[in-house]
Amino acid sequence: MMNPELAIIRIKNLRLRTFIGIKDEEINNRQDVIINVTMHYYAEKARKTDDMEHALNYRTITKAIITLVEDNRFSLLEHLTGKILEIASEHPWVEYATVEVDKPHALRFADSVSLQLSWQRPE
Ligand SMILES: Nc1nc2c(c(=O)[nH]1)N=C([C@H](O)[C@@H](O)COP(=O)(O)OP(=O)(O)OP(=O)(O)O)CN2
Repeated sequence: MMNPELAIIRIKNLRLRTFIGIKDEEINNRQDVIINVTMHYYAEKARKTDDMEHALNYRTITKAIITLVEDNRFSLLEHLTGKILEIASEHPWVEYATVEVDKPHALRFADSVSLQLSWQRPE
């Protein structure tokens, strides 16, 4: 049974533009990416105190992701997703994190293509 104090934070469809890809067009022009992040942490103190001090601040994490994505260039989704996962799993309270990055305009005949990476804190 899942622990009732284990909170799940979901940052949903964070829409940013960055340089991602290996084609000349992708190297020379920003394109849309859609980012979904899920983080698990034990939120009992935050729930009981209603005090931001005891919460895993999703705004802080989101701002760090925005800075990473908008201020850098990436060739592969694997690298971009991995760097975002480093941010999502950095805080010591995070027990589990998963990140999925979509490139909605990457494939001519597909709605989107995405890559997902996950991390679990070692026991
Ligand atoms: N773990 C939690 N983290 C945060 C919570 C929360 O309830 N639990 N709440 C907040 C803020 O209330 C957030 O919901 C709104 O923050 P803000 O409007 O500053 O977010 P923006 O992305 O709109 O920030 P801008 O600077 O206005 O762009 C934060 N964390």
